Amino acid sequence: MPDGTLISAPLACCDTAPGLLPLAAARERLLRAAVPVVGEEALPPGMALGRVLAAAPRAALSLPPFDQSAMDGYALHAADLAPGAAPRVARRITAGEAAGPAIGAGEAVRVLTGAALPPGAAAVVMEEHVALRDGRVSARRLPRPGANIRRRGEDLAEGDILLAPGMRLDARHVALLAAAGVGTVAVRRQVRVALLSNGNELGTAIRDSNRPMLAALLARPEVTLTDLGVLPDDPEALAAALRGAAVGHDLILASGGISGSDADHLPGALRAAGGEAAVLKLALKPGKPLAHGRIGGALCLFLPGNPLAALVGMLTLGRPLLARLAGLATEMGPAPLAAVAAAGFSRKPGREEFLPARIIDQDGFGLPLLEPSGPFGSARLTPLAAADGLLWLPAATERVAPGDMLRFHPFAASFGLA
Ligand SMILES: Nc1nc2c(c(=O)[nH]1)N[C@H]1C(S)=C(S)[C@@H](COP(=O)(O)OP(=O)(O)OC[C@H]3O[C@@H](n4cnc5c(N)ncnc54)[C@H](O)[C@@H]3O)O[C@H]1N2
Ligand code: MOO
Repeated sequence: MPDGTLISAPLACCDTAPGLLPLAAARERLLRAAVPVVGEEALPPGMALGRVLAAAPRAALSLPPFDQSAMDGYALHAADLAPGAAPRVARRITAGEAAGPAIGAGEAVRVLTGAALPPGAAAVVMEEHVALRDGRVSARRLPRPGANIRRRGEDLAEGDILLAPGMRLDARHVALLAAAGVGTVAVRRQVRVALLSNGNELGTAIRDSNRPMLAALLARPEVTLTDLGVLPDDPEALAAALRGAAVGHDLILASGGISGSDADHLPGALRAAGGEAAVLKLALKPGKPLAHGRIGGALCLFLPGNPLAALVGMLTLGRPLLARLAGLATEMGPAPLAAVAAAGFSRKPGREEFLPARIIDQDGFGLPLLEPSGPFGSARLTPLAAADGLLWLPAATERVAPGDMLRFHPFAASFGLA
């Protein structure tokens, strides 16, 4: 039996069909029930790629760690930064060597990029700008004091906070941590997700496509996945599986078996297993039915069975929920792009919509020109595979005219797909 009673908040927007919950309200509701997982691991930066920082790492070294040359050239004393000076080349320092004694007036030191500068080095003149005669250097172009010197600590000082908790580590952060001499970083433990598909039909001529799709979306560094396989439309088997998954998981993710027919048992099984379940009807196309709840320490998100609806539910609700559980500072993905409708079409208003669309060209401003990538149908996968992203339409839209501005979520940028 569907349980709409938990939709208690009045619907804020007149654009939405009566009785349906706007997507933003559903997201808020899911996030309200979620807190970041507790527990951390200490990992070397190179092993922590994609993980979420649990604490702010501090620099173990200043950067640069000592005054160093930014160029291949000659370090000069302040007294030799004058026309006519021709200091004698006293020695040579390469990157990694000790700086040695101070430079005196009348002395130049041959330095390579990254070399430690001896005390008394007032500037480095690039090798292209000098003439070398009898072991003496004369600058054709005199450097200004401080030229071509990277000062100790100019980028950051030892003890500085490098990155904020809640950030996901990418290649840039790994470089910064490595340079700053950070041995290990504290990252949140992975979110433990159990994944299942529900439906007696799955595995016959109807293949389970949602589970591989969702598993692919969950193949991320901050997630560890348990695949529970396909479960039949059997309330007892479902309840037993949910009870088992309640231990050792933070999220149980499922698709199918929620919309309320006499063959849809998942929310009922969750209650029978001792959990709580709410069945929602969203003002979202595709993806009207959705169920959520909890059992033990695990939150539950049950997506609709139709493949496109499962994908849209995962991208718009599952991803923000996972971001919250993983401890990311923000649940929002990258901002969508502005795009332009290449063709017009009509639609039934009342539900906001995500429509697979492809970029067919660019307009005069370089904005993508979009068209739906095939006939719409929440069970159709071919328009989805041919799309570059999802075009979004507000609930109130009845007609899209050629040239209309649209909001577009490219798969790669907005959802990390592809
Ligand atoms: N009388 C009504 N019928 C339906 C409604 C409704 O409001 N009233 N809503 C429709 C919408 S919209 C959707 S979406 C589906 C959602 O239903 P369920 O989540 O209960 O999903 P099922 O009935 O189990 O399956 C629907 C459809 O999807 C196929 N499916 C299911 N799981 C998978 C999978 N893992 N891989 C591939 N395909 C899957 C399944 O075979 C069905 O064809 O309900 C509509 N009906
Ligand atoms: O809205 Mo149903 O979720 O597939 O089309």
